[in-house]
Amino acid sequence: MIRFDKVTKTYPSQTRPALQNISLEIERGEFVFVIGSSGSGKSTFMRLILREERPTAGRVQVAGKDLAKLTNWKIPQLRRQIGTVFQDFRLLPNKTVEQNVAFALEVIGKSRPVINKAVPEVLDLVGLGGKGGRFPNELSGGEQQRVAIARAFVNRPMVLIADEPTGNLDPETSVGIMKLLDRINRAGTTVVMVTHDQAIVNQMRKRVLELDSGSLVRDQSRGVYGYVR
Ligand SMILES: Nc1ncnc2c1ncn2[C@@H]1O[C@H](COP(=O)(O)OP(=O)(O)OP(=O)(O)O)[C@@H](O)[C@H]1O
Repeated sequence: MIRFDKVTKTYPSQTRPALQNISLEIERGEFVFVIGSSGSGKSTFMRLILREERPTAGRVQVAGKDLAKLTNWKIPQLRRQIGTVFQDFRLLPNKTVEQNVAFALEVIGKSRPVINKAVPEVLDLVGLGGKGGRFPNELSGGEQQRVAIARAFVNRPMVLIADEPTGNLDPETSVGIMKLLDRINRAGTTVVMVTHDQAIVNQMRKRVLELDSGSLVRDQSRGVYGYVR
C-alpha cells in the first residue's frame, strides 16, 4: 500500500537530511506506529506519503503509484484516498458536527442524497449519533477528535494518517480514540499513526517504526515503545 525505496529528503535550507535512505513497505490493512524524538523525521515521512513534499532521492509509492509520476491534477485524487487526523482536530468552528463531516464530501462533489446517508452513518460509527447538530466548541476534546476521524473516514479512504491524534487528550479519552482507530483498521483501512504516547504503543502491540535523526532505526512487528537492544 505504501512503499519507500531508498528515500532521502533534505529540505532546501538544510544540510542534514530530515530522512535518510528509508526503505520500507506498509501492506494493505496494516496498523503502524511511527515513533521517534522531536525532529527525527516523523512529519516529513507523513508529508511524503501525502505528496506534500517530494523526496530528494529515492521513490515513494502509494497504492502502486509512483508519486513522482503523479501529475499535479492527480494529486487531489491521491489525497482523497488518504484520510488525515491531527492532534489539534482542525474542525471548522462555524459549522456543526454534521456540516463538518458533510463538507468533506461536498468538496469532492458527492451528491446530496449520498451525503445525507453517509454522514449519520459515520457519526454513529464514531459514537456521536445524536450530536450532529452541535458545534465543535460544544464538544469535549475526545468528541472533537471523533468528529475529525468521522470526517477523515466518511469517504472510506484506503489509508488513514494520524499525526499524534491523542496528543491533546487525557489517557482515558485516548483509549477510546485508539479503540475507534483499531475498529477502522479492522474494517480494512491501513492506519499510520505518529505518536509519543508510550502507553498506547505498548498496549496495542502493532508494528513500530522508529526514526532517529532521519534514519529508520527499528521496524518491529507487535512492537513496544521503549526497546532494549
Ligand atoms: N519545511 C522545512 N524546512 C526546513 N527544515 C525542515 C522543514 N520541516 C522539517 N524540517 C527539519 O527536518 C527535520 C525533521 O523534521 P520533522 O518535522 O519531520 O520531525 P518530527 O519527527 O515530525 O518532529 P516533531 O515530533 O517535533 O513533530 C528537523 O530537523 C526539522 O528542523
